[in-house]
Amino acid sequence: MSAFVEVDHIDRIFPLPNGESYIALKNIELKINKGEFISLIGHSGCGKSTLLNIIAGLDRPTTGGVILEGREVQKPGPDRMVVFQNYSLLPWKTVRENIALAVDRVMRHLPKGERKGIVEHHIDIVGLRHAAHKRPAQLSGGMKQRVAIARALAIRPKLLLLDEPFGALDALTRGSLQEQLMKICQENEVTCVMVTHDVDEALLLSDRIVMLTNGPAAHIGQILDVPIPRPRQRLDVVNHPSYYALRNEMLYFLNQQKRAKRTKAKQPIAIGRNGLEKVNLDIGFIPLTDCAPLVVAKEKGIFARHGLEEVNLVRKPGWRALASDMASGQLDAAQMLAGMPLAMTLGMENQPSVPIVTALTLSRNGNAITWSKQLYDQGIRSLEDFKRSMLADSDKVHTFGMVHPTSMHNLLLRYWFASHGIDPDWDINLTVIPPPQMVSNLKAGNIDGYCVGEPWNSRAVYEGLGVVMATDLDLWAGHIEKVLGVREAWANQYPQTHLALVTALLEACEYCDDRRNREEILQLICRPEYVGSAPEYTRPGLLDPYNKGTGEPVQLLDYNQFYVDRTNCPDRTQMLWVMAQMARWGITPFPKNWVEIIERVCKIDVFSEAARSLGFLDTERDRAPIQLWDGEVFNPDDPIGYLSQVAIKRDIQIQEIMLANDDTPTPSPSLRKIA
Ligand SMILES: Nc1ncnc2c1ncn2[C@@H]1O[C@H](COP(=O)(O)OP(=O)(O)OP(=O)(O)O)[C@@H](O)[C@H]1O
Repeated sequence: MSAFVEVDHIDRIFPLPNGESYIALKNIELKINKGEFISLIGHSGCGKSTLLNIIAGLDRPTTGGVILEGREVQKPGPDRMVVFQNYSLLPWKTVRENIALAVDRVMRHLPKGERKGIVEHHIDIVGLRHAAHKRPAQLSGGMKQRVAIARALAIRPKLLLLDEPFGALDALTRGSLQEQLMKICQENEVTCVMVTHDVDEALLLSDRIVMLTNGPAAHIGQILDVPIPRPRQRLDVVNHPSYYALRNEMLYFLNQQKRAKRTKAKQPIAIGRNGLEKVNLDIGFIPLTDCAPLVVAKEKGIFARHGLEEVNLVRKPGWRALASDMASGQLDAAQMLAGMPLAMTLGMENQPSVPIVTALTLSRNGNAITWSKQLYDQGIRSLEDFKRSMLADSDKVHTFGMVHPTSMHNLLLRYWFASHGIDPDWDINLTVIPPPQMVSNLKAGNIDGYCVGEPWNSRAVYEGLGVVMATDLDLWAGHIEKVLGVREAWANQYPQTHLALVTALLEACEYCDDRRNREEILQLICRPEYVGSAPEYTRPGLLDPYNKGTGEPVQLLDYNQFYVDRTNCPDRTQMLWVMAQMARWGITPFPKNWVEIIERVCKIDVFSEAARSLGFLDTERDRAPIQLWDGEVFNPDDPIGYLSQVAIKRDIQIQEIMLANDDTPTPSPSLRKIA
């Protein structure tokens, strides 16, 4: 069933007098059902009224659109009525005349008597019969707002839009009008969207509460369902078992946003060559096929074209070494594993917290799970086979390699085993091995298999040492894989350099996904200073059909994905999934203030600016529940609910995590807890 109202990926960018622009709203998507009451809540200036005005047709989005019953909203219309805080009544007309004016204008096709009946009916609905002959100056604030509501309802809009309708009223009048509005909406099945600052008002009236993050680039941070049955009485609402939990959740969200606001203070910045603060950068990478965008940006002169004249690509032997150089400031930036910016920010494995930000997803997919040829030859060709043999010989310990606790390899491998009832900590042994050493460890018999990026699966197949049991396309096509990471303090110190870096790499990502360039890219990454691999086993997946070693090679066009299908915008929903999985396995605590942490780590505004400067699409992927091949649903509005119900897991720490505002490493949350 299609939604009654669909807010479809809206951005609103305001041009500023100084020639710059202000991104007020970024990628707002929301579906509203018929008869639903939605509240929009968020701090002052976050963009609530802007969004309401766009739905009303009073303002136009810069990109995206609003669809009401299958038709795009392009201008104001009588099917959408707005009630403002300041009533907007004509001062020289009476209550009756103010309402009649709207009815006569919109319903002029109806006979006069019928129109009069509608006016009188709505005067009664809002209880103003005794004041029908009075002018606005003779009315109280509450009475004026009732006229505005009656006038809006009288023309029978499909959608009632309310912008802080009771903001100017005293508490008593406010309470009584809220109840009247609730009754009217219910009896007339009106669909409503209301902007409010009042958490109790939102809880009393709404079916869902949409909480917006602070601007710039405000977006939907979380949506709360209000499961309180209707018809509602104020007292029933307050006494409902979910009331205080929901109220706390809203206050908590607003407090997180208040803190986020404080961390956005600007620092004085010295501009150097090419309009950038810094032009010489050391960027860390790991020898993997998906380091291609960095190699391309360097070798094709893209970094230099964006003013970054001296970029040194520093090949690191493994992810631990790369993380350590990022923490110490030896590297300016790095290709990072998807979970690394979050884990370093939260402080993993009792390490101090080092806030890292990411403004670019460099790649999606590109991993596989490889099994040793011995296991395969023993007839173990699926996880079910593996489980059976494990149960039959409980003394045998199986060891599998992965590249780092924060990697998708670790998280997907764990998820894969756990989905078949195999505990990845108790039933098998998982060990960290740098990607280029996987094949030699498999050959030496130290491990039974591994999950890694390319070309290290294809090499095992090529050398007859292993077979691919599953690629990540079999598990979760389109997952985030590598991201660009820089220290938050670095991004604050060198904002123009950061932007240039993101822009250059985004351009390189697009180059990498043009398949005409893939042969050239293959030659580049195979060079000894980069991946240092043989083209024969680096080709599959990147250029040639992919060979699992178990049958005919297959063409996997989206295996190494660098640009297409909205690859590059930091993906907050998937980041949240990663954060939940890391907490599930005890790698990091789960922050109660997850919206704040994700917001701080994912720099959507920098990405947007980079994408727009290249004329590229700058939209984030949809904020929707995540479902892997096993069908289990991860709801981004309730990660804690997910963690409480998931079966195989470690002790999960859920705690509020306060990050420092400067670059001083702070003790990891677990250390702070002990102290
Ligand atoms: N025409 C405009 N030109 C430039 N900036 C604008 C314009 N209109 C709104 N803004 C900016 O967009 C942001 C969102 O404004 P909006 O009025 O939607 O916020 P709000 O959440 O409704 O605030 P409040 O709760 O205080 O009413 C603000 O930072 C505002 O300054």
